Amino acid sequence: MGGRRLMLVDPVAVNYVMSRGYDYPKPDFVRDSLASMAAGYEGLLTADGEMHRKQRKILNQAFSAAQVKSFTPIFWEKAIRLRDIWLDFTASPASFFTPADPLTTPEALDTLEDVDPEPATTNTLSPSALTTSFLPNPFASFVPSKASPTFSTTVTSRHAPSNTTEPSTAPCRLDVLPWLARATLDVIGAAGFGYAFNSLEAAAERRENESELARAFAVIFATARKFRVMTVLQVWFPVLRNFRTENAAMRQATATMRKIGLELIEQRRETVLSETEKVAEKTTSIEGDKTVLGRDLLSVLIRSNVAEIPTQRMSLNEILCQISTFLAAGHETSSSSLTWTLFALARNPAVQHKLRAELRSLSIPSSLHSHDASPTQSPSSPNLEADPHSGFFERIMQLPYLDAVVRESLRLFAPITTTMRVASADDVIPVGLPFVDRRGQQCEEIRVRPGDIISIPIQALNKNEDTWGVDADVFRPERWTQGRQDEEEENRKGACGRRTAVQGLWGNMMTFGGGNPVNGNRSCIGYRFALSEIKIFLYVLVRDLEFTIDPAIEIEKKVNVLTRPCVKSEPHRGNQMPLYIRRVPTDIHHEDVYHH
Ligand code: HEM
Repeated sequence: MGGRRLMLVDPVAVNYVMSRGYDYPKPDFVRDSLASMAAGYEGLLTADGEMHRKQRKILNQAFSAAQVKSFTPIFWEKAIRLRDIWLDFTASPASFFTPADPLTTPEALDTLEDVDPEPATTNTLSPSALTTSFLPNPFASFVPSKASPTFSTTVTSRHAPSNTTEPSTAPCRLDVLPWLARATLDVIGAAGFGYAFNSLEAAAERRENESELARAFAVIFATARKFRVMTVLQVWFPVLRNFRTENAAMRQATATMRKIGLELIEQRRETVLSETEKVAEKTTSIEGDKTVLGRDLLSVLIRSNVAEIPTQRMSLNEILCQISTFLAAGHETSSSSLTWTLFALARNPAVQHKLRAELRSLSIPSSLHSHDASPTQSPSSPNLEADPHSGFFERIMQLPYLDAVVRESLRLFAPITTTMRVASADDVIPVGLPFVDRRGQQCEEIRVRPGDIISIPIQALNKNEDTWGVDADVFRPERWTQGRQDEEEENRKGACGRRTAVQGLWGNMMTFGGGNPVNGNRSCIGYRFALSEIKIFLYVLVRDLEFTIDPAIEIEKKVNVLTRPCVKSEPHRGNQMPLYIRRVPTDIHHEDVYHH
């Protein structure tokens, strides 16, 4: 229809485009779709040009390595809670295998299949309405996924298996996807904004009264994710974008998000402002005042609203947009990645065994051993210095095999499989290797015109055999440990002296995007946050639980912004990742095996 599309796989060309974020911005239709999830065009995901540059500079403070370290106790607390819920499930296999929940009977499933997730006529969605083929929804309160007919119906205790229940080693089938999504939603709420979604707790207690913000998000996500022919037509015919409709539920959800955002800002404003004043007075004070400026996301946002220098100031609207942007960008990406990692481990028992051995070789400090381990600091004022366990958390981050597993999983299961850019002017894109065009002519560059849409196939690049070798599509964490440095160096140059790997933000991959601070850095600002969260969750979950999968089940990737799993033979059940979990008894020998 007259549009031109370019899909780049040449690493030199990919690097060229991705490192010029402002010359090659996101196309309007991509921004529109992101804006519908992130409540507007003034958040970091959707802002462009100078507004983006300013925001990125301000927000970087909240994602520095030191700041992210201070969130580790929050990651730990949520991971422990999830582990305990799952351990409780494994302790009650009888209830697990009793199909007591009416929602999971075949009749109930049929009823559910008829439920339309479109919230057009309702202001609030019933939880079951959200558990449909579109939504593996953490917001959807606790309704067992249609794929988990064996959910326990017992109310679980807060602790690991009690002494009265003989711990079972029989595996239980569990859809891990919504559980992980809930855990990561709780994490980003607490770490980013000191907001308690309590979505894990609500699920564990089978309550439906989740937080107001979670319900509002459910509506927004349900609408944003729904596939509509109109959305596709709007990509090709921009004039149709003037006919966007917003239903009443969506309007109310957006208003709720705004209201809660304002409340969060109000609650924290006083502390932040008094901190700022104290620090300003410090220059004149004689006593060494220990006040330091909070660098957590909400504090950074609030301070920017009162900044006097325009290049450091964000409007109230920009701040409110960031809250929804970070909630949207920061939770399902991590949970998708954790879900796929558990899947990869379930499919590769030897890797899982080796990983568990490494994890168990690092003992948990006795002060953290309690099942009720709670964060050592308040989410609202994370402070690295105050955390007595930061050394332990740091050692988790450095575990080599855990690192290799995470890298390999983010390579093969990139949560964001493709990104898009649009050429804003005539340009010539260099390539690493000449190519032959459709007229049979050899080309050493690619000429683009304004408006040309460029796709960057992140996942395909991650499986490029030129870069990763003939086993590019095999899950093999060892590729990151054996002679990793040499391999990376080799990739950079390639056998014939050309660059075969992309220069992404992380690990010769575009999994977290790429960018250049001068020409536009659109890479993932939360990558340290995500890596740290993923590693802590894996450390806690894989130490004590074994994950397996029914070999007869074929899992497929379904992509709708993010990559989500589906069971091929059960498309009507929507997104799910049914795994079998089993408690792994402590095994001293296990640890020895790793050391040898
Ligand atoms: C495994 C987890 C994650 C993956 C794979 C991931 C991936 C990405 C990618 C590929 C981009 C660039 C998109 C593009 O250029 O089109 C991006 C941007 C972004 N990510 Fe992430 N992300 C993850 C986790 C997070 C987390 C935890 C947060 C926040 C706490 C976050 C916040 C953002 C934001 C705000 C942007 C926009 C940055 C900008 O345009 O300046 N992400 N992410």
